[in-house]
Amino acid sequence: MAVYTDVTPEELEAFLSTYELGRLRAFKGIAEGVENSNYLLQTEAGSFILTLYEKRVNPADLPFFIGLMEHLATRGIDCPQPVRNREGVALGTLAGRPALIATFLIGTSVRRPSAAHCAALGAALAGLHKAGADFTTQARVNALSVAGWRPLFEQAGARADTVAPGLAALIADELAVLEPNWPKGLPTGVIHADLFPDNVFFTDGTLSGLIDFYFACNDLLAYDVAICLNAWCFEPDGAYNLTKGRALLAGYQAERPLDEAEIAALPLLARGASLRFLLTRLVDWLNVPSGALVRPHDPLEYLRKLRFHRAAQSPRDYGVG
Ligand SMILES: Nc1ncnc2c1ncn2[C@@H]1O[C@H](COP(=O)(O)OP(=O)(O)O)[C@@H](O)[C@H]1O
Ligand SMILES: N[C@@H](CCOP(=O)(O)O)C(=O)O
Repeated sequence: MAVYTDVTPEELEAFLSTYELGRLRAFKGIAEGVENSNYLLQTEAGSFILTLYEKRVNPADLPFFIGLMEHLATRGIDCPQPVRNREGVALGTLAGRPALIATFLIGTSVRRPSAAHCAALGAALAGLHKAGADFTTQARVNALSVAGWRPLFEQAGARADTVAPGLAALIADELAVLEPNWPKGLPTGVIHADLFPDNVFFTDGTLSGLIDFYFACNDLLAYDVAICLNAWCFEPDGAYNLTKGRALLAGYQAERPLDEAEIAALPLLARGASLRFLLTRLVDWLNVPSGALVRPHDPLEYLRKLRFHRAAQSPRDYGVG
């Protein structure tokens, strides 16, 4: 359960009294997620999600996330909408943390995505990229792109080999390859940057909503595709599922064709994406805050994916080109 910050009913009732949401009926910490503290609220006005922003979220970025979710909704993307209080302000402070109430999205995430789910995800990702194209009032640099990886390694490197022998050397080798070769000049725009299966809702088999925009930023669009290939197209035994990869990429390209340079860069982007999640998971694995209710994600899942990418020869190994 990701609850780092406890909220008392009294604190929550006082916070809610500044909104037009009626009285609090019930609330509980949410069992999924690792980044922020999330609570499901039931008020007289319905169900809502309360998020208290934790460690990785820079409060200065919150207006970007809020503005983006509002913008995407105007472009037809089904995503949580920030709820504003009586003074028209979305962002507040609760239990000492920046806090936001957002609308509750109906639907369930899939644990074992099928090729059809991957195709739908690919189309939704392209739709998100197109909808974000005219979100130009604010911008956010990706703090977890290639320039952010070495600082993560410096936090975790000394203890990396306690998680897997040889891991520190392997990460150092990867940085030595990826830092000087990271693609430049590819199409950029707003990316989600964490569109894992747990952040995508389906209703009756149809993709019905996207959540968790708190890594969203301006970066290479194809890097978002690479993140999704990692998150959606590997099997639990570590094998890349080419059928799912093809489906995801075809779904994406039906909405937004990748250009030649993006396709050529895909193997390197996928390799970088796997290193990014290996590193954040490693840091989290080694630094679980005492008293937090959270189950950290397994960094070694991304070590296995990284090994696949190191051996991949061409975009065809991913299902395109
Ligand atoms: N707007 C929402 N509607 C419905 N459920 C939500 C919503 N936001 C979050 N959740 C639930 O809370 C869980 C954790 O949210 P998430 O944003 O992924 O957390 P984190 O910020 O820790 O990554 C999700 O997996 C989902 O079950
Ligand atoms: N998706 C990331 C971490 C964030 O996960 P979330 O469940 O809180 O959305 C990972 O898997 O490492």
